[in-house]
Amino acid sequence: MQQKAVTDFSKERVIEIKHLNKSFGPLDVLKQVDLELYKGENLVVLGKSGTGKSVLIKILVGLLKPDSGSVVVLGKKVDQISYKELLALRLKVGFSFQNSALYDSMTVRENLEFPLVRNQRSISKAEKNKAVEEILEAVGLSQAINQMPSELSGGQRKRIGIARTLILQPEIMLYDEPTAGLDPITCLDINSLINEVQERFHTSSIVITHDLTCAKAVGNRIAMLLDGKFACQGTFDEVFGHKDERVKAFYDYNFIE
Ligand SMILES: Nc1ncnc2c1ncn2[C@@H]1O[C@H](COP(=O)(O)OP(=O)(O)OP(=O)(O)O)[C@@H](O)[C@H]1O
Repeated sequence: MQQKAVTDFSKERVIEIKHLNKSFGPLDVLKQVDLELYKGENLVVLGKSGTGKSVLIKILVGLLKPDSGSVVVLGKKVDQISYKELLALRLKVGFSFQNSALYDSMTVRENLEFPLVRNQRSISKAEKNKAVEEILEAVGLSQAINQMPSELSGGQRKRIGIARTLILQPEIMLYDEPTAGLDPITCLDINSLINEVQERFHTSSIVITHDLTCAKAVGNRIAMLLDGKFACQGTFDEVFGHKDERVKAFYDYNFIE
């Protein structure tokens, strides 16, 4: 299986986290976390269950407040902006949920129209049709336009979920466990889609996963969260060539080629 090419991205930071701390009562989840996302890259965040990956994502989109530290997304300090500014920022940061979060009672077309109508009230029918058709073509599911989510496979639902996030043309994509619950062949398909989205839409992405095959295929850079900190960051080979025993153990436990 091929490792993602290492590309020299512009050093423009679309996300910059410095000395971030977050605790819940006595539980210190994130401890002095530093992390950057560069424009155009796919950054994979790895970590065992319960290490704080979701907490980190929630802080990035302003759903949780950091206890201390600085979190800057697209030039805005997320914990210091007004609610109106936060809503505007969230439109630029697409979040693709683990369970695809499709509305079961709506067709694929209606599912895709929903974020458009909610966020762009004056959008015309022709503009809606064009956006839906374009995004379905981008995820390779033009034929599914009138189907119900229940008629789609898990991989197809995942694609529509990603399309629903992409339709608002976000600058940053956050993928939460994009390959969870899928068979190995469909996982490869989703990995390819994540790479296609990066190339076609020039998005910068954070991919949260336990799946090392996915990490290797899509990550220009990998960051491994261990005991509340990023223990190591780098290419797949750099991270897994690391001497830290905890990193080796994660690899041995999770990697299936
Ligand atoms: N709102 C909250 N209140 C209290 N504790 C919380 C809250 N949110 C998360 N936690 C705790 O923070 C820790 C990290 O949770 P988080 O959901 O970020 O883990 P994760 O790395 O995303 O795990 P998984 O891979 O299983 O999704 C857990 O111990 C969790 O119980």
